[in-house]
This record gives sequence, C-alpha cells and structure tokens, in this order.
Amino acid sequence: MTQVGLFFGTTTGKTANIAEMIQDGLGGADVVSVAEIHEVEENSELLAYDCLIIGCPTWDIGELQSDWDTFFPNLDSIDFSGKKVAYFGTGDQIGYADNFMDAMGILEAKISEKGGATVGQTSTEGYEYESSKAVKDGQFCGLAIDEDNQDDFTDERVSAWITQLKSEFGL
Ligand SMILES: Cc1cc2nc3c(=O)[nH]c(=O)nc-3n(C[C@H](O)[C@H](O)[C@H](O)COP(=O)(O)O)c2cc1C
Repeated sequence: MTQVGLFFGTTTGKTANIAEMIQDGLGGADVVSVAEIHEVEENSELLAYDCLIIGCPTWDIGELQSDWDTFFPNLDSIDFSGKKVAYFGTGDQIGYADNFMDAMGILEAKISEKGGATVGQTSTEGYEYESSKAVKDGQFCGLAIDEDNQDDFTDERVSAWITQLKSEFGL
C-alpha cells in the first residue's frame, strides 16, 4: 500500500529531480506516490496518505513557486490533523541569501497551522545565507537543497534525510 504522498512544484525541473530521488530512496512507487501540485484536482487527494512530503522551490525573491502559489489558498480548507508532514525545498543561498528557502517556511507555517505535525527538520550547518523563513527554532523545518551552489552535497543530504524520514514516518 502506498503510504506516503509527495506533492511538489517546479519551474525549471530541479525540485522534480529531488522528488524522484526521494521516491526511489524511500522504496519507489509502491511506497511513495508523487504528483505535481498543479495536477491535484480535489483537496482530498492530499488526505489519502498518513504521511506527506511537500516540495517547493523559492522563486521571485521569497515567493512560492507559481504552482504552489496558485494552490496555496486551498490549504485553508484542508484539515491536516493526524498527518505527519515533511518538507523539502530547493533554492540559491548565494543569489538569494536574504530569502533562502522561504517557500518551504511559508508552506510549513500554513500546513502546521492547519494541524499537520512537522517531521524531517535538519541542521543549518554547512549553509551560508542571511535570512530564511524556513528556519524555526534554529533548524530548517525540512530538507534544504541548493543545486545552484552545492550540488556536490545533494546525494548525501538526500540520503541522510531518507534515513531520518524512514524512522520518523515509521516506514
Ligand atoms: C528569478 C529567480 C528568483 C529566485 N528567488 C529565490 C529566492 O528568493 N530564494 C531562494 O532560495 N532561491 C531563489 N531562486 C533559486 C531557485 O529557487 C532554484 O534555482 C531552484 O532550485 C529552482 O527550482 P525548480 O528548478 O524546481 O523550479 C530564484 C531563482 C530565480 C531564477
């Protein structure tokens, strides 16, 4: 049975690649269903899973990627109580140091306000940026991937996060 629903948005494909790595790492399509958020027609599609993974790059200086931006108002009418929710983002810590990963923080704030229990927090060590809405209590609220400047670290960051999620999701 598919236990995890992964929903992401992407404009230039980097977040899609990370979504695929996460799906493969967690056990493939039997374990994780992957969909682009613009494909979602009914809000209830997000509630078909006990565990959710939400992926979003930050665009336009601190904004949600456009597909998530369109979907965002729907989140207000979804009750995420009882769901474990993990987040990942892609961004550029050098080009956009004042808004690094903001989109991940914006989505986490809204979904946790609607009852989702956040899992998958990671350390900010090894990143250089000025400000990020994704930092909560000294940690990133999810996995931060920077393909623009630190693609050498991507495999190891994704792989460590998969190990963490297997435990926190109870897979
Ligand atoms: C015009 C523009 C604005 C961006 N704004 C931000 C930003 O505010 N914060 C950030 O962390 N990254 C920012 N980025 C970097 C993208 O988030 C990064 O390249 C991301 O991996 C793209 O994901 P995608 O290929 O899935 O669309 C921006 C990139 C561009 C071209």
